[in-house]
Amino acid sequence: MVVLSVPAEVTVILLDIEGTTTPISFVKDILFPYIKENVKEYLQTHWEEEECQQDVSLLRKQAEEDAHLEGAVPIPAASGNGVADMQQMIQAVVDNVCWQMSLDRKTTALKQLQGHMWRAAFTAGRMKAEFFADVVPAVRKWREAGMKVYIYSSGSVEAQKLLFGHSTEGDILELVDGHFDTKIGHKVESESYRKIASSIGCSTNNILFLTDVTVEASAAEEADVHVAVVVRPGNAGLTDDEKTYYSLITSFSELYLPSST
Ligand SMILES: CSCCC(=O)C(=O)COP(=O)(O)O
Ligand SMILES: [Mg+2]
Repeated sequence: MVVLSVPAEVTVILLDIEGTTTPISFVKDILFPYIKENVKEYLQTHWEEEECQQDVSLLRKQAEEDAHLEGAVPIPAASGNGVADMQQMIQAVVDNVCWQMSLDRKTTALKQLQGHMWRAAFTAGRMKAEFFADVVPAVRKWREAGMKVYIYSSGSVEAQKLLFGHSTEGDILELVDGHFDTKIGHKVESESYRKIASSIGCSTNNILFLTDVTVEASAAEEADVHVAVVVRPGNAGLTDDEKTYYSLITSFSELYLPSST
């Protein structure tokens, strides 16, 4: 088995979700279709609620920023024209969400709404999050060895907690010391990793970030974070240069902690 030695200065392991802890197929074939199939009904049911209105406001603000993009879908403000007005706005939000999802956008606005929509499915037991078999045993071992384990995903913190709280492995939320999402910054920006280190209270070089996406690995590395690229079934392929440049693992069990036995 290939073994990757974790540098002695590392005290925090920061994990991506999609393509790292969890198969991309679970996100693409289960989580995302749930949103597309249910968004209209969800908006119609929850429209009057404060949380839903906040989600719509955030999406509208994002739509204004996206106005220059090809195919962007604007979300009109209420004009006070009753039910017809509401149905028109709901349709615009549905079209905007579907447009953003067709591009796999990682905007905070989209991720916030998605998290709220998944809540009902997870808490009712209609959905259970999938984790690769090596994830839970490895995380337990790291924590026993004194490592802190944090999550950094584009999925909202609320959605992350739903996944860890309702997984095929049971409720594994207690295995995580904390969560970060795009509210701290985007995963392709190195400043996000500096902010994460500062929020945890450590130096960037105390962190090892595991991700399947090399642009994220590159941004983290620029901030002096240690990185390893995770190669999982269904992940996007890597170029020969990427395969040579990055430390690669295919399972969390390939990480060797000098402090553990
Ligand atoms: C709570 S993760 C749900 C999946 C998701 O919405 C997503 O964007 C995953 O992105 P990641 O940064 O984990 O690759
Ligand atoms: Mg990922």
